[in-house]
Amino acid sequence: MAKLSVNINKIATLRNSRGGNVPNVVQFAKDAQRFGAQGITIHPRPDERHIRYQDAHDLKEAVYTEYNIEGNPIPKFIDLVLQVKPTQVTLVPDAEDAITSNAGWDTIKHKDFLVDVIKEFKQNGIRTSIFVDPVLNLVEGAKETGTDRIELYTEAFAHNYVQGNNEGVKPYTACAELANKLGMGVNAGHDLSLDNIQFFKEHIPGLLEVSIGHALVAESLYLGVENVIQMYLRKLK
Ligand SMILES: CC(=O)[C@@H](O)[C@H](O)COP(=O)(O)O
Ligand SMILES: NCC(=O)COP(=O)(O)O
Repeated sequence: MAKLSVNINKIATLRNSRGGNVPNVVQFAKDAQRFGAQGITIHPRPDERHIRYQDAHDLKEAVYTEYNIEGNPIPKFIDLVLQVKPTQVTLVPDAEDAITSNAGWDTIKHKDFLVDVIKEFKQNGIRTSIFVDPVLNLVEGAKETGTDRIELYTEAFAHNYVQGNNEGVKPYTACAELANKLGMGVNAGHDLSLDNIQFFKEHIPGLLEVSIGHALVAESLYLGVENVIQMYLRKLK
């Protein structure tokens, strides 16, 4: 069974659109866990347009499942993660002005940087994961960084799947098999949804965790948050 970590960035986006504190992201995190979520993910960006750095602190007490903080390890982000000490940090090489994450790490080019950052997080007892495209030599490169896990960037899979091309999962299967062989855990995320999650899960050996936000929140508008979380859990069994 793969764990479901609910990404609550979109809840913060809604809150920020009006100022004030509605909806309350801390309360949402508590409720998502009560409804069955096995983790909470946030991805604070430097402009704090959705999750703010202060939210990361405020959520610490409320998240009693797995707390996953994603982001580009710029100094401000590294300091935040070291202060909050979540269960897991997921490193994502996103540009400051990126609308959303749009690429994984070049684990070969950025090896030395990643080795240093990962070492610091691990020394502080924080599990590490790095966001990678489904490319075998980048997974091999990830192993060289010392990371505990990789997060497979699933946008390409989701794009192919919605167009009826199920073959798009093949590189993900191969990368997961390689990561398993190399002793790294496998997470996945980006554009996963109620439509594609079961197929994805069934084709990824050893899938440990998925982080899902955008689709989950959109689906919840029609189906309700508790119901949607329960639907994901059934598909991830
Ligand atoms: C790392 C990743 O895949 C992202 O999907 C992410 O964490 C979501 O960020 P946004 O909510 O800013 O799109
Ligand atoms: N790591 C991926 C994530 O947290 C959520 O991505 P999305 O479901 O918002 O595309």
